[in-house]
Amino acid sequence: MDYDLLVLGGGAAGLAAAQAGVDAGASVLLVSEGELGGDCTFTGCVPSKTLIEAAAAGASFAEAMSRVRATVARIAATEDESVLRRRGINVMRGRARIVSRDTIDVDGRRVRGRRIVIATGATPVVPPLDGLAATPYLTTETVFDLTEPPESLAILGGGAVGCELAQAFARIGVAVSIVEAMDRLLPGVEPEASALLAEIFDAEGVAVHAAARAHTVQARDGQVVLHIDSGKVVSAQRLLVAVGRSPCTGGLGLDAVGVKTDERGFVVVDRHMRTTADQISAAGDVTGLFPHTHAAYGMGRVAVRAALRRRRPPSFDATAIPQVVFTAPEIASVGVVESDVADDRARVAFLPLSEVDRAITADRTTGFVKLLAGPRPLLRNLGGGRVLGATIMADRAGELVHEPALAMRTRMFTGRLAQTVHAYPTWSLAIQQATAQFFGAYGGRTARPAHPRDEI
Ligand SMILES: Cc1cc2nc3c(=O)[nH]c(=O)nc-3n(C[C@H](O)[C@H](O)[C@H](O)COP(=O)(O)OP(=O)(O)OC[C@H]3O[C@@H](n4cnc5c(N)ncnc54)[C@H](O)[C@@H]3O)c2cc1C
Ligand SMILES: NC(=O)c1ccc[n+]([C@@H]2O[C@H](COP(=O)([O-])OP(=O)(O)OC[C@H]3O[C@@H](n4cnc5c(N)ncnc54)[C@H](O)[C@@H]3O)[C@@H](O)[C@H]2O)c1
Repeated sequence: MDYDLLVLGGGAAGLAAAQAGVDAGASVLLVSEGELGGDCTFTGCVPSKTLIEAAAAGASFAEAMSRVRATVARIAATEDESVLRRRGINVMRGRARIVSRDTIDVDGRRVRGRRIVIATGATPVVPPLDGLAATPYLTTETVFDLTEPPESLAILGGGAVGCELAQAFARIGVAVSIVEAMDRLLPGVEPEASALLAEIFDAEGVAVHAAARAHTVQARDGQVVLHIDSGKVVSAQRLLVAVGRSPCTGGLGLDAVGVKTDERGFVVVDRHMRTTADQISAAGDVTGLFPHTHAAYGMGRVAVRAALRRRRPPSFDATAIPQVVFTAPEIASVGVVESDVADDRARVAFLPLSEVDRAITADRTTGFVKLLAGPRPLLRNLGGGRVLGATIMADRAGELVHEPALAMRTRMFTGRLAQTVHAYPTWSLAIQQATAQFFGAYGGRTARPAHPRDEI
């Protein structure tokens, strides 16, 4: 054998897997076709968050894009080939194909390894729109390469990419419209957050077309024209397609070695990140499990530790992993949303930021804290039980969400959060104020029964 571990893909999942292998004393080869750092560093989190911060600070398009390039380069330098080699990770650049359960082919070179981790990520979905193949369009793989700001930008898809980039581009002076097939922006988050975000977008001049499924697109007179089911037409100088991601499994040779994929093409794994083929695991976006960088890191580590350890292998559990949409205000969530609560004894505490002193002092009162808690039979359900989920919409929601995430991770009762004295006047005090609602009226508000799925 050439190596103990072969890792295919140098994004967040692959980097974490390779490091976990070295930490466990294994000899590791990381094979990557794209740049080390993957989507997050080059076309995802890093450029998008830099653009968002620059736009919020009032930068021009040119300044914002120059900051994007500098930041990507700075972060890429922390995980380049020389850094990885110093950490004991061998790196081979090229496109990998799995030949058998212990052999891969990298552009004609054969390499053998005892275990393989597939971490090849995902790319933007190309939707089946009539005329799209003949129309120039941007995706997240090209939008950060723009050298001139478009006068106007139509964004297909009002998910995380669509909403974050819509606001950032609008703030640097681009006329933005979003076309979203579902009846609201960010269909996966609590509806209260979608509704507030739509109001904010309206005030900031972003045109939102919800319940609008585009079926045809045309390039006409220097404009891209989207035709929507309702008969409506949306046109703009440029089009950004942001309707989700599909897994990178083409040409990997999965069928031949017995690695199953699901109906959308994502690699099927068990909770130890093992695929249906012995000795082959998978991690990150290619599994479709929780398409975020921090989860990709977690999956990469679990995949390797479980593969190398026979007794009590670790599992990947996404229950208490938070996610954040970096709009202003941010929308952060962990656990379930109200419509997915299964227990009809669950209750909901809701606190608008207009009742949170720090938000009032900052004059940033658009937003809320929503906490879902299970029952607490020992207190005859008069107190709150364990935290089932939380959604926070606030300037710093991405920081606030970790308190409920920790509560979920440690199976803490809401009473602990309510009893923990929070400093005045912090944004986090909103968490304590909201949990107090599970124990009686607080500030005139009391937790109400949740509406489980069937009742909505
Ligand atoms: C615009 C945008 C913003 C985002 N913002 C956030 C955010 O704020 N926070 C967050 O948590 N997540 C964010 N995400 C999601 C995050 O970027 C991804 O979840 C994460 O990067 C996935 O990592 P990965 O390792 O699974 O895949 P990738 O990073 O895609 O890495 C896969 C690597 O495998 C390589 N590869 C593919 N096929 C082969 C092959 N056959 N042989 C060898 N190599 C191969 C690819 O070239 C690539 O380098 C964002 C995504 C986008 C698009
Ligand atoms: N802050 C973050 O963590 C962050 C930021 C950006 C992206 N991401 C990740 O990147 C991935 C891609 O994001 P995304 O926004 O492209 O996908 P998404 O799945 O989040 O949203 C896609 C949206 O497009 C809509 N849509 C699909 N087909 C359509 C059509 N034909 N017409 C109109 N609307 C249509 C969907 O209803 C959905 O709301 C996601 O997995 C996301 O988690 C994460």
